[in-house]
Amino acid sequence: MRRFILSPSLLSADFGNLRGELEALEAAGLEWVHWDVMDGLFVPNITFGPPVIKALRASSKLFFDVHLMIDHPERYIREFADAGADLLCVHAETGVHLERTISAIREAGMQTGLALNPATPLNVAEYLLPQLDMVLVMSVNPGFGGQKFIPFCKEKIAALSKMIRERGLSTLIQVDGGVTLDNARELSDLGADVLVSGSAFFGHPPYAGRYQDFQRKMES
Ligand SMILES: O=C(CO)[C@H](O)[C@H](O)COP(=O)(O)O
Ligand SMILES: [Co+2]
Repeated sequence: MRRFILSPSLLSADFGNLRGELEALEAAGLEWVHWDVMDGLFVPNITFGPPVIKALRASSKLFFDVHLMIDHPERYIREFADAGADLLCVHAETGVHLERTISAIREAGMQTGLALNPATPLNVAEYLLPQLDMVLVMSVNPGFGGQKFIPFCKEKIAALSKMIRERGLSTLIQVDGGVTLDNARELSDLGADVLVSGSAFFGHPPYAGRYQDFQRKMES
């Protein structure tokens, strides 16, 4: 079985009970949780920011995988580090000085991630790959949960996987958007290491059972 991490997206969780949701994920055996931070500018939606993440950090041992969908993310690196983010992922489309931003994330003590919108070519990530712990391949246009997987992203995952292997790197590939039980195994076979799932996870309690459903797909 390939290495497989499931990172449930809180975008589809109960915002009125985030502490309870984090506890339930941990009790169900999950190790990662995906925070979708949206600013109403880079994407049309608005969610939560560093104060909410900070308020919940002390009560959770989960790996906080933070997906920033905000303009000029370099302004907030220190705040997210202080809030307790373990990995900070910025969008390639939000900055012209990406190397500086990625270096600043590393210097702030967090793991580094670069997210690419579906139409953004892979070569944007090429020279940064040695500095990246993870590349996030968006498989929907960011902003909302519950959208359909965009089929051409499969080709992109396979090409990124080849690029990482050819360079002898261990950069993780995360796939985010429209991930379901039906496509999880195929995405893993194409090279995805971390699958984000919002609507296909939170809509189907109990979480331990849903996590097992994903794990079984990887074993079959
Ligand atoms: O980044 C995101 C949206 O911008 C979310 O992580 C993603 O859409 C997860 O939701 P779903 O699994 O329902 O597609
Ligand atoms: Co996301």
